[in-house]
Amino acid sequence: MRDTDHVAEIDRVLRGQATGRDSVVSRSWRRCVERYGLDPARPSPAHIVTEAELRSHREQSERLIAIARSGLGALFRQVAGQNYVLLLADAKGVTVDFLGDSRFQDELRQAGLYLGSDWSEHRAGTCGVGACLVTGQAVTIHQTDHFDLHHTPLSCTAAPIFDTTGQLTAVLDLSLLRSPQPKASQNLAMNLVRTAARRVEMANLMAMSRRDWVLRLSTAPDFLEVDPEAAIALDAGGRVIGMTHAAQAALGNGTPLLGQRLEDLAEVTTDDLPDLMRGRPAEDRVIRLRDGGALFGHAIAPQAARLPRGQPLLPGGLSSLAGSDPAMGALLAQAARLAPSTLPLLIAGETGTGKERLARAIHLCRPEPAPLRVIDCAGGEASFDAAWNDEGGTLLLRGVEDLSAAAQALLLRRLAPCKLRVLATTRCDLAAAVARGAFRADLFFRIAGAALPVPPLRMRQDLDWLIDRLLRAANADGLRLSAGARAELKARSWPGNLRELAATLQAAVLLAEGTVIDARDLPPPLLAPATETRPDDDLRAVLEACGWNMALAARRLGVNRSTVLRRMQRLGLTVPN
Ligand SMILES: Nc1ncnc2c1ncn2[C@@H]1O[C@H](COP(=O)(O)OP(=O)(O)OP(=O)(O)O)[C@@H](O)[C@H]1O
Repeated sequence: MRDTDHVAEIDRVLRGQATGRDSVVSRSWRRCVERYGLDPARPSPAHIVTEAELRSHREQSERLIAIARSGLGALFRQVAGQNYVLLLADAKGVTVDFLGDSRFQDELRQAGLYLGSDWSEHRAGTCGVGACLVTGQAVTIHQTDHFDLHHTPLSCTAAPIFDTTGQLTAVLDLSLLRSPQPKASQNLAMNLVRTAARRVEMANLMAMSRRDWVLRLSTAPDFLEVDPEAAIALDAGGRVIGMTHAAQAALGNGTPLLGQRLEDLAEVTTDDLPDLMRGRPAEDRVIRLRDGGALFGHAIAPQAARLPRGQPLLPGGLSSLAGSDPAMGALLAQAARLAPSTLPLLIAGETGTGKERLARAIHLCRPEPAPLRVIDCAGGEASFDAAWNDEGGTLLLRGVEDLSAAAQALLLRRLAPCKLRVLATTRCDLAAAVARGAFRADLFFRIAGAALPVPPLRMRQDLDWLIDRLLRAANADGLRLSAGARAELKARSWPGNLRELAATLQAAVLLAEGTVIDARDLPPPLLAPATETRPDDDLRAVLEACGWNMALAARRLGVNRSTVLRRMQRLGLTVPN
């Protein structure tokens, strides 16, 4: 196309004639003339800012440049040998980072494909960076799409980069000095810059959110962990405090995402995030959205780099193992301090108290992802693969008290030169088993660097919290518990602990006919409560320990509330004022 033809076409477009140009181009041409007063008949060369100005632009974008660098490098390698130039422009359109073939340095500098060139639309006319900044969308401005005749040899494909609050903060541009005629030749470049911009946003969100939960999202499970499509950062109350641009489209439903609560966007709360961590297969981590859609989720826990000694911030999955129960709070704070070490830990507690959950949460506190090997000792044997030793990671021994004498000896030999961090769970008093000679003392000391005793459910004061949490997990249809059903659940002694509570709620959800779970929908306790489990003289001590809360005391004693009341009357005990 001759120069006069180009100017004439712009003139025709401005007079409203269709010339076959993309609307994004014709709208930009109109802005150039009507808003910025540019004249297509008076081309001007690329504008390069002064050294001092460039320094100031680069200083302001320093963090972004550092974060974008590896993404830019990866993208540049993908297009190596094809003469592409890669530009990172700031929100004002000034090129603050650049990757190009140094053999063409002079030519690139002249064309403005260089550090310090100003590609804002009001300065350079229609161009990739400028149009992208104005529209907030990825664009290809190909050859004569450019407004200024100086730039018409170029082909520029640009994608926006948004910061974690949704502000357009930079543009990634892939340009060619010379390109094939069809604009479609740049479709691959378009995909590449879009992907690179998304990855830079993701890296930026991760860097900004080290102390927060991040929920990464994808429409398919396959690349969820390595290359998710979108992500949000959440504060402790479950509010969105940061996002990638794609998250706004995936979750926003037309309203701004920042400040919204996770549970208003999807059928999950922050309590459920540990279940969406790396430990479970990606295809099981489905998040149902309030708008009826579904996404696959990968939750990344806040990093536990520095735990303050006073008020511990529980890292990762540990934070979701208990509500406000003082004993669990102290246990989890201890677990948080021990988790980053390689000390072997013995987690003890009755069946179903959540020992394995705790072990898995401790494993997930590792600074780097590593394999978790689980040996179920229930059969008396420990099938230990020697290759695990080289790979490192965590070895979880479930129910270690069940190991036969031969298996204990074998395990001890295997663990001797072992790189694995050992976590063991036990349902019995393992120290007493050592004293009886039922468990080897040398193995005991190998696996019990520190002990973490998990309290039984009847001793916990966060039963309401657990009921709500387990009900949510069991309950896709949002059934509610009646006050009577809740009181009945709180009166039970739960010998099967969390496992029994979870199963009871699952059954109740299935048995309930309406939208409310009543006491009659609850299956009866699987084990009948013991009647006279403790001598009466324990009663005062138990009541005092429970702050004279009769329901709690009944649970701790494994009896009904009415039994406690009867015994109190018999002993003449009254609730102190
Ligand atoms: N904090 C929790 N929130 C929700 N569910 C939990 C929690 N802790 C445990 N559970 C559920 O309770 C059940 C028992 O948990 P887990 O297997 O960790 O217990 P355990 O003490 O290791 O049991 P056992 O000694 O009998 O093997 C599991 O179904 C688990 O999903």
